[in-house]
Amino acid sequence: MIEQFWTHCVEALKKEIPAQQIKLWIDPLSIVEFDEDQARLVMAAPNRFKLDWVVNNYGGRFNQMASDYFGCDMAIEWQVASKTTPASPMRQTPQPGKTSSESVSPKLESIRQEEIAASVYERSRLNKDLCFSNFVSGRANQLARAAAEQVANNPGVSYNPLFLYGGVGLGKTHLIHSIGNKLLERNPQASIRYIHAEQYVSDVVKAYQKKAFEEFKRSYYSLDLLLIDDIQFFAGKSRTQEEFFYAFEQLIAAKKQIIITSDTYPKEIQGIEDRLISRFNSGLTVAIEPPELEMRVAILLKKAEQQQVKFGEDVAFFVAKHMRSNVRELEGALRRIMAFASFHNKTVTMDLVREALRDMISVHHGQVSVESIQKTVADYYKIKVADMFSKRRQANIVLPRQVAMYLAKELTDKSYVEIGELFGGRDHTTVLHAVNKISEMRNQSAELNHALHVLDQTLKG
Ligand SMILES: Nc1ncnc2c1ncn2[C@@H]1O[C@H](COP(=O)(O)OP(=O)(O)OP(=O)(O)O)[C@@H](O)[C@H]1O
Repeated sequence: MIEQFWTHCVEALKKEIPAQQIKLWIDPLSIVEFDEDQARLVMAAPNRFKLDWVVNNYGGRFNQMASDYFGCDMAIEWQVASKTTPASPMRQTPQPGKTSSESVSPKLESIRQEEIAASVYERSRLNKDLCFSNFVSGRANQLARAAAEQVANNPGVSYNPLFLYGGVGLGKTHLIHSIGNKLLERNPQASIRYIHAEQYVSDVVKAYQKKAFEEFKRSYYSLDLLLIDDIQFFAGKSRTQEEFFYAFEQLIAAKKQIIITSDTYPKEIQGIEDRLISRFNSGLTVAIEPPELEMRVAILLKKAEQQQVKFGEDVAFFVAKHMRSNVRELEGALRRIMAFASFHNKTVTMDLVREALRDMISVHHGQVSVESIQKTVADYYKIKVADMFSKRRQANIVLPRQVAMYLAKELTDKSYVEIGELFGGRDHTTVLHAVNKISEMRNQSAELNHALHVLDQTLKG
């Protein structure tokens, strides 16, 4: 009966919603419990996001379909649970005369398996929503992604450790969760842990206070994959670094995979022991750069599609042109546009976007940020953005860095001291020297003058 009811619902909804939405929202649903006597039905969606969406948009419709079908008012309860087959409920209320083990034991087994899988997930601290399938690739991250996929397929074999670095909000955390999720999908028994470096520091402190280092060590030494995010937070924490050093040695020797992220490349991280830095460098080190325009557009379109928002390419280009620094900023702009559209009950048009992002755009327009100067100049000279903060002194890096400092002084109202800070904590005299040097060179070199002109135009949009 419940199978027919489910088929009836899907058929009815197919007449009301496009096939793509059926696939996205309705197919993943399942009926986990059906109690005809109590007129009660328990339905499940695979995650909280889908559950909220379905309940908000189709909760009433399901109530109506159930009441019509069963000829009485049915109470539908919703919960988050992974899908079995929609047509066969995981739990059916036992009929009188049957023992519960007779009617449900294979189902119970499957529930138990799912509970085990859920607890493995919980222990791994992975976020299921951060996976390769929703990670947009482009020139800025394609090497990092390729390395990440390689490691997810052959952990402990190819690049160990894998060290990913790049500025804020560029997708490092997303990528390493994707590796963990992929590995867990291929091997549900794998012992995986994602940890932010700050949390690791605080776990070391706790282990120290409770004199529980043995347990702490055991919990790390037994991992198959350790994902440690934002390692720059280890700076100056010598006890943490010592513990991590032992864990690192142990895991690498046992061919277990380690993946590390940081805001800069190993040699540039301040306050970390040399023996750790050299180990960070012993596998593969890859940068994630800020996304270029086309990639920012692709990211916006993908995120809009995920949220079921109609978003034209012209609008996406407009937003991407104004939000240059990182993906988190793009997501913020998209959230704002969606909130604005839903609040005013309007569709997303160019005018609406201009209105929604008015403050953000005027800030970006009126005054270019130092971050976007660094990115634009690095792109122009084809060097890494990280070199804007590095101490490297090769001529092909020094000139672009000085150009960026010069433009920062020209196009923002930041002081020499502030600009020095934003270029990897340099002294204000270094900035002053760069500004003077570039203004002099500009008068003599037509090529440099042209470059500055192009950069100026690009930055002012
Ligand atoms: N290429 C991408 N495709 C889709 N989403 C992305 C991409 N890059 C980043 N994001 C999204 O942007 C947001 C910020 O990314 P993430 O947290 O991974 O950045 P991060 O580099 O770890 O930054 P931080 O150094 O601040 O921790 C996340 O919501 C992430 O899902």
